[in-house]
Amino acid sequence: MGENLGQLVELEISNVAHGGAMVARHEGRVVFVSDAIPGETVRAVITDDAKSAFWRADAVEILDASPHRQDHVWSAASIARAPLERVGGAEFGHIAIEHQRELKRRVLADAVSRMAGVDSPVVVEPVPGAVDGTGWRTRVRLHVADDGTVGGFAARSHRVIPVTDLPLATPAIAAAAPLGRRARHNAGGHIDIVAPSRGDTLVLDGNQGDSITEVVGDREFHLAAGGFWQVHTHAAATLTGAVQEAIDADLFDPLAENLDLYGGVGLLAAAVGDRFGPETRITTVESDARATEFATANLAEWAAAGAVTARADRFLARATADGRRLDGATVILDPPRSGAGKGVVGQLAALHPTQIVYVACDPVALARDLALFASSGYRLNPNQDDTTGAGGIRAFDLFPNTHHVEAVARLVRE
Ligand SMILES: C[S@@+](CC[C@H](N)C(=O)[O-])C[C@H]1O[C@@H](n2cnc3c(N)ncnc32)[C@H](O)[C@@H]1O
Repeated sequence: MGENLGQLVELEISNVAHGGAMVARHEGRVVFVSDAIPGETVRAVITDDAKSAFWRADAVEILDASPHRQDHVWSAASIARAPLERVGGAEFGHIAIEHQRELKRRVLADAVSRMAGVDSPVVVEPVPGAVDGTGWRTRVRLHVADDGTVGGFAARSHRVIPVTDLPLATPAIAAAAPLGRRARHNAGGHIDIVAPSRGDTLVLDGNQGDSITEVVGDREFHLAAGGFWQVHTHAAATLTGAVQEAIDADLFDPLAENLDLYGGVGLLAAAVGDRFGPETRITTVESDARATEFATANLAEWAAAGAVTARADRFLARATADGRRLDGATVILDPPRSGAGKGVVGQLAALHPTQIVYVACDPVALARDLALFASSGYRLNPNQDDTTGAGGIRAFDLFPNTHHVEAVARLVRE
């Protein structure tokens, strides 16, 4: 393989794939094509032919354009540039925003149907913010090339592409970013820029920084500047509302051993506490010790709330070994992109919590885990009061102009 690299081919784009590329076929082989839209005919250059099952290509010319095509929101990522000069991180920026959401809906609906056998009438809901999906990123990681050039990585590469603007970022981040400069230190490293709800924008040179304050509604959360926080300006509030609404109040017992697995600094545990009151018993389980310290303080007003530093799988293994059960409990599950996986799903299901609210940032990992939960006695619990969550899954456009989508699924024990 390798002899096809650089070859130009004409492709008809048939569908969208998980991961942001579009699907075409060339001489019977699947080709994943970037910078295209389903329905288009494009000329594309083959960039990867290493696998016999599929190739990769970048569109270089649009021969028959989709009505949903728009000028890219970030010129540094535009098809007008040579493929190797396009910055990554805004792979849907050439698609009209409503159609971006339709493509994300298709990926999610297809994944849960194919992998979990669930035909959910899911929609991807917009969140507040600019209608063109710019100006939402409160966290940006820039990369530093060996010669000190600062920029973003090219798609599927660690090559640094210098950029002169950051349209997906908040104006505060865009103003603070050291664009167009050479970094004196940190060659080969990265620079994180963080714009908290309160206080100055911070430029972190590879450290976690001091504590910052994030505000959600009337509530303050304290955390390390470089620690995990939801990225979109409206993500924390959106997920707070979605988790509160997803919990079936008839099944909620404030005195049960409720858990917030992968709990970070306590955002979603506080959402549960705010809905069900000062008696609410809930424990966050989080692998990062510093985040757990913050969670303890952030949840201090609930006397029965606590925070534990542990990997979710080890926490559940210990609970199982101790002979504990979670009968009556509600569990919030908000794992990283890879999802909870077989181990955590199996261990959790064996402890018999009454209901689970699964917050997912990867549709395929969610679909895999829904199938695992189904085989362990948990089914989606449609919310009849809410048409958007009618199939038991809601989805939110928390990453506009990228292929990413956030979903919240309600599960109940059969
Ligand atoms: C998607 S974030 C969610 C955090 C929190 N729920 C929020 O919304 O702010 C996932 C969190 O899981 C933590 N984490 C990653 N792997 C873990 C594991 N194996 N066990 C427990 N926590 C883990 C990360 O440090 C991160 O804080």
